[in-house]
Amino acid sequence: MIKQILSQDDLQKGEIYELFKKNNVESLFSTRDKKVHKHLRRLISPAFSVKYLNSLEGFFHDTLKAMIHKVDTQLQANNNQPTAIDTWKMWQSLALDIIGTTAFGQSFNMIENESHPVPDTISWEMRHSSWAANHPFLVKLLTLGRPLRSNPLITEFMMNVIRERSESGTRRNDILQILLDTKDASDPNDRLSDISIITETILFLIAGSETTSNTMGFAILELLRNPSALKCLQAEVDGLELPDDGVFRHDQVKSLPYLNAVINETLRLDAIAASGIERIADRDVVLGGTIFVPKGTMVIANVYDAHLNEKYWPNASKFEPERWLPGAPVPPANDAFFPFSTGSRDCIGKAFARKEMQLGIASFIRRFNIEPIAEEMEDAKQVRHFVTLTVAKNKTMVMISPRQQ
Ligand code: HEM
Repeated sequence: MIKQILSQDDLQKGEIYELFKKNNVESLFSTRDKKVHKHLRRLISPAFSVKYLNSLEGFFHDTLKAMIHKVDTQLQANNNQPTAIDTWKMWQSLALDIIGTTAFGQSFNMIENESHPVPDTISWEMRHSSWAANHPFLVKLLTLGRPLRSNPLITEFMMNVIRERSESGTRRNDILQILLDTKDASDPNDRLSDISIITETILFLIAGSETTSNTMGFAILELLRNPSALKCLQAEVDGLELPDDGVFRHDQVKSLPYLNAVINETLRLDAIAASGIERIADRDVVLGGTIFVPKGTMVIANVYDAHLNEKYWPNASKFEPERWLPGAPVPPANDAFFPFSTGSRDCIGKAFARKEMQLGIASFIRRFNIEPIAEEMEDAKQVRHFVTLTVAKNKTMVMISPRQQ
């Protein structure tokens, strides 16, 4: 039925997406208009093609190197003894810096400084959106129905990046460049305005940072809860030659069976869209051949139920990466697996996210030992849905020590 809602019938996005509408312009993520969406998706897709992503790999490496260096420095300051480090925050900083350098034209240096006005402000706005989702009438009252605008600080930051790039005449191979290149399109309808470009990049940060960092955070938690899985993953990455700079190349890790099994199993058990994907019946439909849904009815695609349903996933609540390995007794139920949604509105950044997770998890696990801290593991059982699925305390301290090179 989820496939029918999201793909075959391709129902319209629900009203909740209005909360992500900024600056009164339509964006790829927030638009509910199918025609507008199709047009934007065509313009923006080239930035997320596998080929273009390969050309961005240097940005992923530089950021990952900075993260590994930061952890190394913290360990050295403690004579390389096991050291408690907040891995939740570590992945957040990594993901923000990768989005910064690929989509905003420059790194936010979150890994180094732990703070930057742009992601800090957007994070504040996301909290506001989450609160607003639960208090729609109050929001209408407070804003008097006016459109939500992004903070002038973000607009100014981005305007400066755009201005500097066009004044210097330089091209930078990144996602922002693809958006800027639309300005030279022969068809005036294909030219994105500055405010559209700014709005898209903000939405990339919202859609692409916590989703990816939380998944990596949950993967570490699952590995700590399942030491035999951690051993299998370590054995797999230990079989690879680690480049001198301490970060794997994507070609080395992209097809590792156990690494991908760990990522898929985390995406299944700790699905970021666990609260469901909201749609509205834009016409009368019959779901599953029996349920009549009149036009205008809100419909939620329940990803959580599909991912934890025993009908499709034996031992559904158990973390078992082995179910994803070739030759598993019961093959994975790909028809009941929707971490990135499906259909016309599926995640445009899924290859980007997989690349980041493959490089990040493999390089980190190769380089460092991880051990659980009992109290933190207990705390991590409390999860909540705040735009994305997250651990309630928004932190996870893990004991980290160096592994042999
Ligand atoms: C593990 C990481 C990620 C997960 C689990 C994830 C999940 C999803 C899901 C479930 C949707 C559909 C949302 C809906 O219909 O309400 C979506 C859409 C989207 N995602 Fe992701 N995402 C991830 C990473 C990323 C990244 C890295 C980016 C960009 C850099 C990104 C950008 C987007 C955009 C722009 C959309 C809207 C696409 C459209 O409507 O055409 N996501 N994502």
